Amino acid sequence: MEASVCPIDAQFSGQISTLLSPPPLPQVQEYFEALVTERQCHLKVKTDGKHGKGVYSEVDFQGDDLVLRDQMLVGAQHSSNKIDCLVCSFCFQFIGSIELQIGRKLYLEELGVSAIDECGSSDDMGCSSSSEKTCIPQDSIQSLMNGSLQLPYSENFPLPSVVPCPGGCKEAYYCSKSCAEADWDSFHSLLCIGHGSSSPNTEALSKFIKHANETNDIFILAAKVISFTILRYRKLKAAHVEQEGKHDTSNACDSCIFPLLLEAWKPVSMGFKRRWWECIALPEDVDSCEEAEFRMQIKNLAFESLQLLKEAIYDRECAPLFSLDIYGHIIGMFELNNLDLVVASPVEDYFLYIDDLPVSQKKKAEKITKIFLDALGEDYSISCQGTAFFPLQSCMNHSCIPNAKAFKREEDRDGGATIVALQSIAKGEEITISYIDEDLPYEERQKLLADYGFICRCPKCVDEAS
Ligand SMILES: C[S@@+](CC[C@H](N)C(=O)[O-])C[C@H]1O[C@@H](n2cnc3c(N)ncnc32)[C@H](O)[C@@H]1O
Repeated sequence: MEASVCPIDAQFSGQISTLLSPPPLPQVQEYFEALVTERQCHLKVKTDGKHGKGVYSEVDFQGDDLVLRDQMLVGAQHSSNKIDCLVCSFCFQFIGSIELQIGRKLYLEELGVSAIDECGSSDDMGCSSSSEKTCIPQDSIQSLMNGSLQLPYSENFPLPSVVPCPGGCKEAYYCSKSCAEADWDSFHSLLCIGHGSSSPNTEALSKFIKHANETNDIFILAAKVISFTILRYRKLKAAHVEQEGKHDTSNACDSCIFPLLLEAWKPVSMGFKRRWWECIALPEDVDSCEEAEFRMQIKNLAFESLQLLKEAIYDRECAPLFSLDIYGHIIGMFELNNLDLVVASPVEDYFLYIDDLPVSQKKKAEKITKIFLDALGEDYSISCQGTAFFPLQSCMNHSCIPNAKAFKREEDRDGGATIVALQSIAKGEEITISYIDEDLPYEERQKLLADYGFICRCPKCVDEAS
């Protein structure tokens, strides 16, 4: 198979290599100092550790102390998870109501079943006889979704009302107007397929999204990074033109364009490491003698996706962002940092609450709720799941005897990352987390860590290796 050749890589090779060069250390230091101040945490990012960047404590922490609440730079819910829960497309908290969450999931599942089961094994209520789950009449599902059926005690689990996308795409929903605006300004205005989109070609955008959903939804994250950079560039340019006293914001001098693009790209430049097709772990079913072919296929897939994205949101002044080299580095950033986005489902809390009620109340409530719980089956409480890039958490190095861990507390109901201390951590000590299940045997740990491109030599590994 031929390797893809991207004309933009050749045309803008100088600018691309500047964008991909590690930022100067003082700039890195300044960026992370500003971030630490914004997050109001007592941490310091050092750039000279034995594993590159690392996060260090600036105070003494006790076990269970909150070390960091990190906000994501960019994140997305997995496409397949969108059936299971309706969350804010910006902060990822659950929205609507317990009834809407349950009704929507049953409705979408039913649609899926009907689509697969077109050849007629449905009963009178439109339910597939092959489904093992309890079927619910369509009108009950509709009543849940339109709010005319209120489940007992659901008022104890209020969720924010659903705010639709201002661009009218019916794909993105929010918990508030401020989240809708923030998403629009930072990412979505260019990636919206609604009538209000700023994308010059929403048809191409739909094709890009379809391709990502069918191949790898990591491309959606990469598109968000590119959109974020273009929109940041446009804001920086407008501010620059205004500062220069010009009135037409479309007129920045040519020599200003690239420095402004470099500035817009800065938050991303702090995170990327290697190209996706070079760092992706070889799947178990691919033989090592087929490795080169596999990596080339991955590169070609990325090129295919990039061409669709380019057709949809290309901006001449930001042309280097549409190079395959840049695209590969952006995707590699998610591959190597591999930070999960998880938000627990309030539907789980709701059913647990019903289960814990005094017997008589429970019996009464279950007369209404049981049918829905049975229909949802084992998947009744699937959390919101996705991938995100957290700028500070992604500077934390791994240890198999970590002193901190990612842990969502009761109050952490959005997509932010929470790191808590597992033990006392003295001022000046490095904060480490485990990227894997640290209780696995040595060989298995090393195998999983190889996906992150390193061999762990923490005291536990050194001890177990000898
Ligand atoms: C999430 S980043 C952590 C921050 C990273 N040190 C940096 O400079 O950006 C993960 C990468 O850090 C390095 N790393 C993290 N923990 C390590 C360890 N215990 N030993 C060696 N390298 C490690 C590996 O290169 C890994 O792919």
